[in-house]
Amino acid sequence: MNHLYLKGIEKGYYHSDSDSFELNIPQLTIQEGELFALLGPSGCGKTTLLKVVAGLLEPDRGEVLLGDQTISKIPTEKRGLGMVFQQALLFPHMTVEANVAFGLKMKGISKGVRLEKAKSMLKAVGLSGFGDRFPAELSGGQQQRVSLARALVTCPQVLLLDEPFSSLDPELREEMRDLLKGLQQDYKLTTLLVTHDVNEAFVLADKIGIMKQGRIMQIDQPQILYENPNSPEIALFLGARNVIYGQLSQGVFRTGSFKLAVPGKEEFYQQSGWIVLRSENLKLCPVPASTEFSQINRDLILRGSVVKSVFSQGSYHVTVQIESQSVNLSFPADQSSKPGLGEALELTYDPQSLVFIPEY
Ligand SMILES: Nc1ncnc2c1ncn2[C@@H]1O[C@H](COP(=O)(O)OP(=O)(O)OP(=O)(O)O)[C@@H](O)[C@H]1O
Repeated sequence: MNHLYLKGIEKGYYHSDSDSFELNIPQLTIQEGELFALLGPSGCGKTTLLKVVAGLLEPDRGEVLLGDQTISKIPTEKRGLGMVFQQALLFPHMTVEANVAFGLKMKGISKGVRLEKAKSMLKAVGLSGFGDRFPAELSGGQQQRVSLARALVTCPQVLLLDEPFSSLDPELREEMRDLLKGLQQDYKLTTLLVTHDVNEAFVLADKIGIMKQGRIMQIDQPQILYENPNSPEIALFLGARNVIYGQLSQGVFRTGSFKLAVPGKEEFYQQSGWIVLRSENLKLCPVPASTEFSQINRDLILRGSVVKSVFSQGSYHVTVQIESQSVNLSFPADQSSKPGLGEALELTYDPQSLVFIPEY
């Protein structure tokens, strides 16, 4: 069993200007073969936690276990880890092949075997024929492939990735994500990825932990997390654009003069909280819904006027003022002409897609 288990990890940085930071992870399990993404904004403590796992930083308290064995006192190079960082950090004076084979050399593996393994790993990352080059003769994306090959060639028990593709351009980033996901699944590698990129976490991870100010706020599979954020901050961080505070009572959500039917949530009585109305779940009613689209439940129609209308990447992004509340939605530009400022719109939504986060 090679699951990674963190128990009672605490690490503090205390500054005289009172801008201190405390990492506090009571427990965290990353299952064998799972890709776990720690996702959070800059400064929330992702790298600090990764360094603790790597043995690059000693925690004030707590233990890191691999399977049933504590590895807290084992030095980094003996922990059986593969690591890939934002920068490739290759040895500039060594060839690509020698860079990849370096970890095997440290393990005392014979030259013939290590060169053979390095060649085959370079092939796995799509760099056959590049072994004799030096790092400076490679593009940034190719250098990151080499660092991935170098991390994998020693058959690590755990792979640690710190924003590995953030310095690459978007197209290359996608290519590298596919490569990583394929290799991680082929080798069934227990993997901890830290990233601030929501899309990256959702594309790659089996499970995501959302971090804020040194703590993990929610852990779930990507879709469950997206559909059930447990706080308004998480809903906003994951891209929801309408997170509205108000009161839910007997199936109706109210804030100011804005009213929203929330069928199926009649159990709440005068409960304060946040409704998450995702912009992609709001739709335009094609013609006055009240007349021609009587099949649409009239309770699910919202009427308002356009206060902002922008075209970007094939879609219109529109803000509609509905009573006291402004609401954002996006829809493909080929569905309608661009809504003009002041134009009256009728919108509808799928009540199943609404999320209510009670305030306790
Ligand atoms: N060696 C250090 N000494 C003092 N404070 C530190 C040290 N390293 C990190 N910090 C502080 O700890 C907090 C967490 O830093 P960390 O690098 O873990 O965050 P992060 O989530 O990885 O951020 P980013 O995404 O920007 O890399 C920050 O407030 C940072 O300023």
